Amino acid sequence: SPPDPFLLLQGLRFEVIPSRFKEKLDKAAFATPYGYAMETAKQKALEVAHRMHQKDLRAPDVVIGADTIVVSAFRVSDMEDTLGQQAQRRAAWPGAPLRAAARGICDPFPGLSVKLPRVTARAPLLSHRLSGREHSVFTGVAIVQCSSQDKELDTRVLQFYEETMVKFSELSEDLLWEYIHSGEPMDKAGGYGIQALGGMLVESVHGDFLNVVGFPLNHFCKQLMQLYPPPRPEDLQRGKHDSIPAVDAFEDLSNVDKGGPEPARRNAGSRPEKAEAGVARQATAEAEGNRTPETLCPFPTRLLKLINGFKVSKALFTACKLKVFDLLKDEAPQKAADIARKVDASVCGMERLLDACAALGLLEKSEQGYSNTEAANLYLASDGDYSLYSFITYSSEVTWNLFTHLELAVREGTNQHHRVLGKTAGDVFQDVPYRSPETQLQFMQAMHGLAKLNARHVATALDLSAFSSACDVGGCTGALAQELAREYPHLQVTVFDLPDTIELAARFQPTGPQAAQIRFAAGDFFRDPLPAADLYVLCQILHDWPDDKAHKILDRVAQSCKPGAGVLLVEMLLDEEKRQARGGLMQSPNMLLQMEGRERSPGEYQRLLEPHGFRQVQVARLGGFLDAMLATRVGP
Ligand SMILES: C[S@@+](CC[C@H](N)C(=O)[O-])C[C@H]1O[C@@H](n2cnc3c(N)ncnc32)[C@H](O)[C@@H]1O
Repeated sequence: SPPDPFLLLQGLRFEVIPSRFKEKLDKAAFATPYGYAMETAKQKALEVAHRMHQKDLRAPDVVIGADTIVVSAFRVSDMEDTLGQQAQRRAAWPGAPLRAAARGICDPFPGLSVKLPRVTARAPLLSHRLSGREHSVFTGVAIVQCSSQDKELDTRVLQFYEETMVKFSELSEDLLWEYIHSGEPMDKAGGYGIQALGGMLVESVHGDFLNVVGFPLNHFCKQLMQLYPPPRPEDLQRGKHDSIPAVDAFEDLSNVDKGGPEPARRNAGSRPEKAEAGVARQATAEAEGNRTPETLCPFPTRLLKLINGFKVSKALFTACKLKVFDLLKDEAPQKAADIARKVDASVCGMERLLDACAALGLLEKSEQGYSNTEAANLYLASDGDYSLYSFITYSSEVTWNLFTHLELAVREGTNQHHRVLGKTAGDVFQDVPYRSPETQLQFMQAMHGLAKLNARHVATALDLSAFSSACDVGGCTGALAQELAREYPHLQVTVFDLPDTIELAARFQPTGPQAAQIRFAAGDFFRDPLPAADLYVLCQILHDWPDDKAHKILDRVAQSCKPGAGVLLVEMLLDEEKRQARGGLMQSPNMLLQMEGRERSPGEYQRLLEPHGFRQVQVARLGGFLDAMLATRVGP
């Protein structure tokens, strides 16, 4: 089982140093509130790191910065307002898109984050806005790892954020005034303190409670464990650490040290994975004939879900292929018989498929029939800006087939493209079957859908405003280039890819004002010089290749770079120990089956980058499909 975060915490000694960084970043410059919070957290931490380094002439080990921001939120399904009102919201958080993908546009509570007089002045507005509604609490965290070379401070930054949704009860004006007069809202992000009196205003919390208090401890521990594998319990110093504040909630944990009950037992029922570890132990006991009435094993819900996972994927793929979600998009509910007739399917078969989709939360089922959920309208119908339809088709037709050969891939240690697409020449991207316009277009459409979902997060995760030109190496349809151009209007972006990809990319050309900032260039990144730029973007490129070929690509990039130039890696980052069940670990067998490469951790990418002179690495965990790492070319 994964290491207990609290064991890690027991080995952690820290000092609290208030940052002198002035929190005056322009909110309008950030597309998302968490982008703002992560940047503020990073600047706070860097200020402390540099000050400590100057003062002590030695780098601190790690500096942690955090910044919490509260924004109101509404779900897309709540959006009954006009475009005009959306535009007003956009003005409140200028970087926000007019219609965001999963949750609506953010609307910061102006004035709520700092001083009481402003809160007081806005009390009626506050009650109107909070009462009975949900808002989001975002904490951006930056972990700055420091080292010193030739008296120069070198830093590597890892950023992430946590979001918690909080819903307030219907609040009366009287209650609200009483709360304000208690003085508690003063200096609190959001104007309330959930851990004290403010807790009485809160009806529900969805997500990490400690994030609302001000620090997402659980997420932090997970990130920290990726950087530093936790000490073994037997190596830990027993006894109290002065630097760890005495917090009642932690007292229980001392049981671990004092030989109390094992974590799995202690948490039985609350942590399913540990309960199932219990299942395994009990199964062994059964096999040994030790079974007693008390050892009846809990139902292995999670295991059964895993066993049936492929049925879930295939039900979704089939409903997409039959265009069920297209048929129901923005329509009134329809009966199974009508849907079956329209897509030329049997009624009894369609009924089962629709019920399965409703059970999976993809459709709503009512007396009137079946209708799309908001997510189905957005992502599963084949049109629409954020449609995943092509990715689903590719997954169903290519990836699905490849996964039927997983056993062979594991035995042979090679990809299985030849078994699905026919003879291959070693480089998947140069192979004739892949290069057939149909397969290639299908692949590009799948990449385009995914890239569009990720691109905005990538473009805003790290500050790229210092760069004036970028080259998206293996940039495919230019989806990320479009978002970079939109986010940085002075940036000129070249999309560089193989000639026939560039030819097909014409079908995805941007039409908006960004079009003038983007150009396409054909070439081979193993052979040809790369277009000149001061930022090189490698989005899902290095993961396609083994280390020797990744070095060849980075060598090409380095040859084109002057000192100060940047390389932005966008990949699904694994944790250093390869233990966390993020999508990345599922992507690992996928890469084995499909490509020559593999997913890597930030440390592994850093080791690839360093020999090419790329240092000062910043890591941004984006919480979605992909993460980002920015490194700077140093030296000649
Ligand atoms: C996994 S896709 C990533 C596409 C895009 N960066 C994204 O994230 O959506 C890999 C891309 O690298 C391109 N590629 C592969 N080999 C290449 C080569 N030798 N030279 C240039 N581009 C290449 C492919 O055509 C494809 O567009």
